[in-house]
Amino acid sequence: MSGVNVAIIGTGLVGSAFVRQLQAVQKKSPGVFNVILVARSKATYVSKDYSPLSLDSYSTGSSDLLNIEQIAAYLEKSPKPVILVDNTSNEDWANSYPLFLSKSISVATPNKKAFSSSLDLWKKVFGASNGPKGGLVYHEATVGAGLPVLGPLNDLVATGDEIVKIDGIVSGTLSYIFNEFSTIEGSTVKFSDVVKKAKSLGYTEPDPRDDLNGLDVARKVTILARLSGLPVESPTSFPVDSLIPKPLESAASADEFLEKLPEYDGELDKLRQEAQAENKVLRFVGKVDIAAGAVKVGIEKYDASHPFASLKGSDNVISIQSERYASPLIIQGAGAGAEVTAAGVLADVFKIEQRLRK
Ligand SMILES: NC(=O)C1=CN([C@@H]2O[C@H](COP(=O)(O)OP(=O)(O)OC[C@H]3O[C@@H](n4cnc5c(N)ncnc54)[C@H](OP(=O)(O)O)[C@@H]3O)[C@@H](O)[C@H]2O)C=CC1
Ligand SMILES: N[C@@H](CC=O)C(=O)O
Ligand code: NA
Repeated sequence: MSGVNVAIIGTGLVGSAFVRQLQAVQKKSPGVFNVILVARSKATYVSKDYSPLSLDSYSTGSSDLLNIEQIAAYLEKSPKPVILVDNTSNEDWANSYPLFLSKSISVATPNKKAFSSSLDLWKKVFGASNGPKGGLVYHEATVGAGLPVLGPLNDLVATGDEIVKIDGIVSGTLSYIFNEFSTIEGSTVKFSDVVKKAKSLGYTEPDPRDDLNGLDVARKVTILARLSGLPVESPTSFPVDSLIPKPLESAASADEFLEKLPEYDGELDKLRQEAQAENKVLRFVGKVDIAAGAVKVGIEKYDASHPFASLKGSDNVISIQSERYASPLIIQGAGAGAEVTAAGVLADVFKIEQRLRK
């Protein structure tokens, strides 16, 4: 039997880019990737007889609202192997991966929750995948979006290399903010103005506090640490610097937060001046030191000559230092955005299909 069946959960920014890219692939290679289910938060479009849905017109057909268990039961009966593509950031979906994997359903996802929440969930996900009827699980886009970070890291570990350290700028939003705020040339722009500009350019979450609290970086660093062999308990089990001034944590809305943020510009300006006096710049980084068992997320100073100092736009950069390689492996490029993230997920779908091919 050729081809696989695909179930797409979430058609938001990343999900709709994924659908467009998959349509282009379907035109080139018909019959390989057959979409049998598309779900949004309030509607599920299902092919009752498992024949492929058209990605041009699936949303004009009838829809029900199936829950996760109903979707699992439907996919389990598929006559072809199934890949579940979770393009949400939903916790319930993340918690359900062990259920799908234990039914031979494979998972490809940019959703960080299953891999960066409790260590117990991580163990359940990979335990189910390695179990007797285990599906495959790929999540390259959870760190650095489509940039190849987790694939190479997994290859190093699988071939017996020891990871020594990983340092990275892994938030597109915070990369942009610090690349503008702290430059080798000596930028004098106010922190609050850069945050507002990042928001107006669509680089931040709707509420910028969701970027500035450091949790997204902490989740990505948790994934990097665990894959390197450090069993980090959760993304809140190590020090994470928040860029939200304490009194503004309780601001009622994003607008109120942005209005009051200028009152706190002084603190970061002082840090920037200290860095400038040493000919350094500030960057918001995640750090994993495997030997020391230490993980942290926060502001660091870098020399003008360091690769992190000359980063541009909202690029990510990840430096992996291992025993085998004398100098660190540096991976750099666009680490956020719907198109590159969707491409990372689609590449994982390709890998799963190749491994499932009989
Ligand atoms: N944007 C980026 O640069 C990157 C994003 N990611 C990750 O990609 C994922 C998607 O992000 P993005 O596309 O921006 O998010 P969006 O908020 O734009 O889209 C989320 C989608 O998920 C759907 N959804 C939410 N809950 C459920 C549910 N319970 N059942 C079914 N569908 C549901 C929403 O449905 P509805 O349409 O009905 O609202 C929506 O279609 C996130 O996990 C994000 O962290 C990872 C790397 C980079
Ligand atoms: N908000 C994130 C997007 C992907 O995870 C980022 O800024 O990198
Ligand atoms: Na990646």
